[in-house]
Amino acid sequence: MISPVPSLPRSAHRSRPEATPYVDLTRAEWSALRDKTPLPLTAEEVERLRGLGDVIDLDEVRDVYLPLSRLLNLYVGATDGLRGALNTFLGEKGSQSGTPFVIGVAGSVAVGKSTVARLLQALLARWPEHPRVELVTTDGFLLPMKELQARGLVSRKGFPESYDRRALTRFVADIKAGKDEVTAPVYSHLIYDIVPGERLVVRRPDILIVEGLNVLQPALPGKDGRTRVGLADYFDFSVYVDAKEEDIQRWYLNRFRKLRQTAFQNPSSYFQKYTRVSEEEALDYARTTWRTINKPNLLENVAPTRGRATLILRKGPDHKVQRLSLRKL
Ligand SMILES: Nc1ncnc2c1ncn2[C@@H]1O[C@H](COP(=O)(O)OP(=O)(O)O)[C@@H](O)[C@H]1O
Ligand SMILES: CC(C)(COP(=O)(O)O)[C@@H](O)C(=O)NCCC(=O)O
Repeated sequence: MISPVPSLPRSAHRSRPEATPYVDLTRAEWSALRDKTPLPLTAEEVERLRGLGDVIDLDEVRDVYLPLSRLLNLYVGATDGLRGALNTFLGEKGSQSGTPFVIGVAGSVAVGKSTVARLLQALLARWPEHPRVELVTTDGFLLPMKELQARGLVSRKGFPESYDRRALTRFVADIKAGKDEVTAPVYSHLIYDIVPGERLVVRRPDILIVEGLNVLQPALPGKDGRTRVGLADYFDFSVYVDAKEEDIQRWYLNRFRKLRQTAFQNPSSYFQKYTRVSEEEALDYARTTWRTINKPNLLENVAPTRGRATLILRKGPDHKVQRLSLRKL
């Protein structure tokens, strides 16, 4: 006699949770991993980090960014191992040495990308395996103002089409290929434009951090419709800095308010005019810029790339990272 099929336990009938390539961690879960992090910060280093000029809470450094620097240090070691295996396989045929580890840092205007990138640069350079850490921001590849004007893109600054994306990708590809010296144009927030004749020089770093709004954008298809290699294809790791739009807008306005009392006072500043009107009028301009440029860019172009990052840092209203999602698949 055939025995009846036993009914499945109730839990097995429940639909499976949607598969996600990420493991989600609370701040407490993540910071507990710092016990596995060698190289605690010395008093001297704490002082040096303060000297970066950013308002960084040191608990934040210990709880969030120190474990991240350890994770990245592990990734760099593992990637070197893979490189060795590939070189053994290829032999004379195209083996490659001096390939830096490339980290992309993405997120909205004013979410704190530059602060995260500068912090990572300082923390990663402490490891004896990779002391030379270079940081480049993608603003150097914005089209010069004259060109933006000619193409009708002045009010699209920061949108993907406002960059020379080909030159940016070539720049990172050249560094990754181990070229001795690679140069990039330089953008100045002071003059709100590319600085004529100035170049940033990058010489064979161990790690390259590439920070910018659109670094996780997929490559544009070529004219023949074929897929091209894009910037993010050169990344070994990427971080997306995330926060609620209302918080980011507040940080943007606060930064504008602070700059109005400092950098905008410089007679060469593009924004000097906003020091001569009332704070409310100046903030009206900043609110309009947020509403018409930075917010639409965040929603249309930046946020959709979040799911391509290796790590998503989710900040609360006080800039403190509350949750993290790390790719495991
Ligand atoms: N961890 C932090 N703690 C406090 N303030 C921060 C932190 N990170 C960024 N900020 C502030 O938020 C604003 C935006 O940060 P910034 O790094 O300039 O952003 P982005 O490079 O994304 O435009 C700045 O005024 C900065 O001082
Ligand atoms: C220079 C930026 C486009 C950021 O560029 P990124 O470093 O991300 O390539 C941005 O800071 C900016 O100036 N946006 C234009 C609108 C505004 O003035 O806020």
